[in-house]
Amino acid sequence: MQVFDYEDIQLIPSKCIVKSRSECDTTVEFGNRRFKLPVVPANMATIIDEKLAIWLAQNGYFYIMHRFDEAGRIPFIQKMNELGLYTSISVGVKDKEYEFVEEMAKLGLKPDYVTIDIAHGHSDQVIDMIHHLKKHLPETFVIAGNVATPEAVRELENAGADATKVGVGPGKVCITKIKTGFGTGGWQLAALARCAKAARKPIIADGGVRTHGDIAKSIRFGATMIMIGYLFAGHEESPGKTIPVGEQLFKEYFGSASEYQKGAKVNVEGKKILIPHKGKIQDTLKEMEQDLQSSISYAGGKDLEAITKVDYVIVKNSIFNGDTI
Ligand SMILES: NC(=O)C1=CN([C@@H]2O[C@H](COP(=O)(O)OP(=O)(O)OC[C@H]3O[C@@H](n4cnc5c(N)ncnc54)[C@H](OP(=O)(O)O)[C@@H]3O)[C@@H](O)[C@H]2O)C=CC1
Ligand SMILES: Nc1nc2c(ncn2[C@@H]2O[C@H](COP(=O)(O)O)[C@@H](O)[C@H]2O)c(=O)[nH]1
Repeated sequence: MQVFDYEDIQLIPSKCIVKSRSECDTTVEFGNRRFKLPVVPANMATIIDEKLAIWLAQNGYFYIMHRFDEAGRIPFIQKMNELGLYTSISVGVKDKEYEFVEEMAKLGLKPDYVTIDIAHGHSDQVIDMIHHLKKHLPETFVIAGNVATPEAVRELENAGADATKVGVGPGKVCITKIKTGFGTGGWQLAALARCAKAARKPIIADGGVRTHGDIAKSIRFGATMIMIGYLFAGHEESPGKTIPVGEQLFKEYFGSASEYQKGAKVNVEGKKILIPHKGKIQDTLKEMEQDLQSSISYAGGKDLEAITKVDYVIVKNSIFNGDTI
């Protein structure tokens, strides 16, 4: 099998057909909505909270609320409904999550998007939850993950998932690849390409994006949407705690399977890092949009579709994708 990761690939430019990058359209349709960018901040406690979710929804971006404030999820949906905004939440697969889905249905709450968020998503536990969601909330767009193989994508799609999320172990605060020896760490982009060949529905590429150029590369290899933690961590609006170190301000970014999220040292597969304070998230989103417009122009087109067809070369291979342990 030919393997490669983000830093091993360069996309090859095609003749430009626009006079200005501002002509290039970065919007994407996902579910029955159109969003400004094909990116979504990771559904993690140090990346997204209610305030940021409201801002993202109000400003035309996709968001997925994390699942770690269990009791806060129903009030969150109610608040978004009151504000006339779309709703996008996460669930796990444990028994009480089945009751939670039934409770939403009983209350007449119909989230627009529900993401099943577990580490090893190729499992009957996820398939059962897809069935449960489709039975009780038939209009909801169900995203299921995370998976690493074409077989898993097919199986979750066949179970009723409307999109699958690909990426096991490539994340910045992930230690799955080190602790278990498994995953797509070091070859996330190639894993995405394999999965995309098998997929009949949209794929979210999840984890391992380190630069804005990696967004274009994800689209080239089959992603409709790209989930990103690292590049969105450390902003003024990021929920991670602010920590002063000497003169400089940092913000916490920790894994959902870290002891900091779990409150216990059990099955730990995530770590915590400190990220230098980055300023406002809207500035990063603007820069991402401009960089992606530029990617589209290099692809020789006017929209994201153009990127899906460009040629590429493999320039080298590096298992850690620039990360240290
Ligand atoms: N994308 C990625 O690479 C990874 C992401 N994460 C994130 O960490 C969070 C916690 O994930 P997770 O532990 O799955 O969630 P949960 O703690 O909610 O576990 C979900 C269920 O799956 C079981 N489970 C977890 N891992 C495995 C496994 N390797 N094999 C078999 N069963 C398993 C758990 O049981 P039990 O705990 O008893 O085994 C539990 O029943 C999520 O937000 C997830 O996205 C974590 C690791 C990798
Ligand atoms: N193995 C682990 N993966 C995790 C954990 N918490 C989150 N994640 C995954 O990482 C991505 C974000 O990756 P990034 O490279 O953009 O920072 C996130 O969406 C999850 O899929 C964890 O504790 N362990």
